[in-house]
Amino acid sequence: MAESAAISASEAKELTSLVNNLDITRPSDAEKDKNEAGEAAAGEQDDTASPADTSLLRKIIRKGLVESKQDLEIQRKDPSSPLYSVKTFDALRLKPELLKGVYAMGFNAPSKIQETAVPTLLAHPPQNLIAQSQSGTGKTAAFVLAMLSRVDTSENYPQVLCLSPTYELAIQTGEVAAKMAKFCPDIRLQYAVRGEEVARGHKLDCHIIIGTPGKMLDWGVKFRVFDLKKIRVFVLDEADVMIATQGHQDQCIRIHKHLSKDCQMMFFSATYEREVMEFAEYIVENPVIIRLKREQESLDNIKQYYVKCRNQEEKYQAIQNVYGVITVGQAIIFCHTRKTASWLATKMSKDGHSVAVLSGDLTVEQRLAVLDRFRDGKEKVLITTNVLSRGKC
Ligand SMILES: Nc1ncnc2c1ncn2[C@@H]1O[C@H](COP(=O)(O)OP(=O)(O)OP(=O)(O)O)[C@@H](O)[C@H]1O
Repeated sequence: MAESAAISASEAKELTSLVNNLDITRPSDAEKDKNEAGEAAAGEQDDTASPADTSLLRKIIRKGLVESKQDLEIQRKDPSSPLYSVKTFDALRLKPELLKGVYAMGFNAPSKIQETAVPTLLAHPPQNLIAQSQSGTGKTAAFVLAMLSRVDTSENYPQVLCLSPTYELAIQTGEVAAKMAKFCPDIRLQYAVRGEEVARGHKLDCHIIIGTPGKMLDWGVKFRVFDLKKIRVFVLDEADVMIATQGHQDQCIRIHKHLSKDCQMMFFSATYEREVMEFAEYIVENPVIIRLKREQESLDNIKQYYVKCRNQEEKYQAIQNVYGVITVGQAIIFCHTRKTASWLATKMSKDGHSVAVLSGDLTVEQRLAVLDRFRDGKEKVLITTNVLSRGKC
């Protein structure tokens, strides 16, 4: 590991692998089960983040694109309908201001999923799409580009609606849209999330609404501050997280019922379970389905070490040995419980390391602040429980 002041955008992908480097003890399954049972019996707190929190934290950590060597799997009902693919953003014939926004974000060429997803989303007549690929492969950028290019700024009413499972995820999407639309000042965006209020009887004059299902249902169906029948593009993002959040799926379906038949449907998910596909097929008629298989997340230039330890003290000794032998710029250390995380943080701080702890007892805002500080290099060691991962580490 090279010495570095901070984890840069291009190094973001290495974060996951760094974890493997310093995840020093990987006991056999039997030993692991025994340890876990022991810790649970001792009443320790096991951190499990909600799917929405996990998704948000992954977005924050992963500032760069996950490059994929996997082939796309494409399915469509009508094989005679044309399927487009592009290798450059120029080939999309975007409005010049929008293209300028894309390049200003540092996007030189479409990602693997964008090569097919974006031209499909921009096709005439509009084509419905279901796209599944892991976090960081460029889905958000793809649909935001499509949302922005479908807006007709000569009409002053909402034309594009994007549903996200939580406030934080909606804001993340809105921020991407605002950046990409930097040179399109006529496009107006409105959030439909907690804290945003519109007076009854008022009619929205923005072009794009990004929000959570409950608020969107209130605005579109209960208060009718915009006309769902005039929506031309409907985006359902993070469908797998949506399903996992109580009540959201029903709310999405209720909103969807009020849309016009010719509204273009865009459905995105990081995973591809049966429930997600059933939901997708209910919402999206006659879609093109694009899937990108999961990329192996370890890099060829990362070495992985395995140290067998009998107890916590030996694990600590192993960490000290790693620090003694190689120059560690920044490291993430995963612990099974909050108690171990806090114990380790105290020990390492006493040894002179600048340490931050990320665990489930922090609010989402606090966790984002911890991650931001770590990314800025203010702390060199991040000790975390499994709030960054759906599995145990
Ligand atoms: N064509 C591109 N070239 C370079 N960077 C890109 C490109 N498309 C997206 N990115 C960047 O890659 C990162 C991941 O992209 P994006 O958020 O669109 O992926 P995603 O699949 O929606 O993942 P997530 O669900 O975690 O948001 C972002 O930082 C984004 O700015």
